[in-house]
Amino acid sequence: MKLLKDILYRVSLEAVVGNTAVTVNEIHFDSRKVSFNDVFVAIKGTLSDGHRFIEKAIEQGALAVICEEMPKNTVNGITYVQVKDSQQALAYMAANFYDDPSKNLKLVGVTGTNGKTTVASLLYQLFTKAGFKVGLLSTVQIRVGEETFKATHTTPDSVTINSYLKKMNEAGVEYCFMEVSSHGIAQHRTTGLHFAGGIFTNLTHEHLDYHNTFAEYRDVKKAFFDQLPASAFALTNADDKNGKVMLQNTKAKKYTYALKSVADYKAQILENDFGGLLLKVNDHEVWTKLIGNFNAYNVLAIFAASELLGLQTVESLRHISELEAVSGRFQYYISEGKITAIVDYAHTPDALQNVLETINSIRTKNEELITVVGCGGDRDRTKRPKMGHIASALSTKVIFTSDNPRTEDPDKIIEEIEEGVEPQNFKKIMSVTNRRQAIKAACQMAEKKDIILIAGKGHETYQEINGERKDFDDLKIVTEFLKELNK
Ligand SMILES: CC(=O)N[C@H]1[C@@H](OP(=O)(O)OP(=O)(O)OC[C@H]2O[C@@H](n3ccc(=O)[nH]c3=O)[C@H](O)[C@@H]2O)O[C@H](CO)[C@@H](O)[C@@H]1O[C@H](C)C(=O)N[C@@H](C)C(=O)N[C@H](CCC(=O)O)C(=O)O
Ligand SMILES: Nc1ncnc2c1ncn2[C@@H]1O[C@H](COP(=O)(O)OP(=O)(O)OP(=O)(O)O)[C@@H](O)[C@H]1O
Ligand SMILES: N[C@H](CCC[C@H](N)C(=O)O)C(=O)O
Ligand SMILES: [Mg+2]
Repeated sequence: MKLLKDILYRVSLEAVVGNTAVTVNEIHFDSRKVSFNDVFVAIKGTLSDGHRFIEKAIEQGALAVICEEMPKNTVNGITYVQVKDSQQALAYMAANFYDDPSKNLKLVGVTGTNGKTTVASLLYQLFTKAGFKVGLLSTVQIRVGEETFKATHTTPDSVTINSYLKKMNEAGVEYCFMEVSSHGIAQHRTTGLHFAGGIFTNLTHEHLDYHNTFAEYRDVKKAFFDQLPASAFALTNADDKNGKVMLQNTKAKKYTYALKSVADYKAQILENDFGGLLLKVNDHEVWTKLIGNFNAYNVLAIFAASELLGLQTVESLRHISELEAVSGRFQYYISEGKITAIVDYAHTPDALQNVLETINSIRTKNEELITVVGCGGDRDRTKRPKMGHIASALSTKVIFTSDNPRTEDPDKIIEEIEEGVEPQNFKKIMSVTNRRQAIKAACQMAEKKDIILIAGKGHETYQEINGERKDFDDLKIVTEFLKELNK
């Protein structure tokens, strides 16, 4: 419980009606969750407008309302605070409500199109191995030390973030690594947090449904670095065309990492196969179980970040060689009959291309590469033909199927994917709408030493069709079929 006026610290107020010296219980931005003595923050969203639910929130017991537009009729005894931006206000209020928890630990944000979960999770593992109590906010899971919580978003809303950071404070967590998504930045979910560092992975095609243009998407990511304080570090991938742009206006101390360009942290790939990667990192050789060229970037980023956070080089390298792959990122199962099934969260054109190129660089010519892939519904449609093109050009056989269709017609999504397939690749493709059946078909086609890639859903343990989530686990399903078929 806190005084409303204390929670409003750092929020720029446009108008106030009523008393701000009232004690509030909790902060909510969803009227359905409001109860007695809470404060309701009305947000203009993408689907509806929270201002429509102000009366409802008051009926449920809200004693204060934060809004961008004052309602025509105000209720006596209720406090109304008008602000310019409700999402921004919510973020500051959440931080104040939980006693500014990001100040009490070293918070590092990871942003970019691909690699956020991998980098954040590996840093969590690395710092845990180094003996620290660590927190993690990621797509796959939330962690407070050893305790695990379910994640609903890549970057949760600001109230959720601050509530977990508070838990981390209480548990004595010293470092927290979090993914910072473009939706998160655009919706002020990370506003008001005190970052000790920011890491940029890469920028390619994704979420252009939400951000309209690539430039807008890039600028949203850049805003994260623009807001870092001078005390923080800003670490960027110098091989990415937008790597330097990201740090153009940051006040933070700038550092670069790269495989190809001149950089503060350099790596070279010495060996790359299904066993892992042998890297030369700033003149030290290090072996890692992680597979694929793109993971060389991830490993280099975590090495650089660990140095910038004060770990000793030798210690970091020792721990790096013990790190385990992140769930759903190039996870694989080799059957009795020597068929390799790989499950990977590649759900963007760039990620799919990287994974397929990695497999092709390791695969020998007479082994088939059978790819099972789809695209999510209610998400960026323009990536569909691109992924269709990439999958069919870089695999020997492709089964297009459903990802999470959400509210869309799965067959229409598949048609849009197929539009990207070039005529010379038509003979490689087929479509099986039901994902389970598609995986089964791939298992039936595969023979000894062939490789099956199941892309797009990685760690997800559900499939969402028409708003309903049913249990679904790519790795479990492919493993079961291969066993059942005695392959
Ligand atoms: C498109 C999008 O990002 N939407 C997020 C947004 O909701 P919204 O703006 O659409 O909300 P809305 O439904 O329009 O409602 C507006 C307001 O009215 C309120 N409301 C609504 C109904 C009601 O009865 N009463 C009420 O008060 C809502 O609580 C909300 O505050 O704000 C919500 C609270 O933070 C998020 O949960 C929600 O995420 C949705 C579920 C989602 O699917 N988001 C995905 C796209 C996302 O955020 N993904 C990124 C990862 C992207 C990546 O791959 O990098 C992530 O960080 O997870
Ligand atoms: N550094 C990288 N560069 C390019 N592709 C990568 C990189 N790291 C991982 N990938 C690919 O992208 C997929 C997603 O990786 P990861 O989950 O780490 O990314 P993410 O940024 O967290 O994604 P999301 O936005 O969905 O949370 C992986 O399964 C892999 O195929
Ligand atoms: N964070 C991404 C994940 C996409 C994963 C894919 N399986 C899908 O459902 O589209 C998103 O919400 O767009
Ligand atoms: Mg992620």
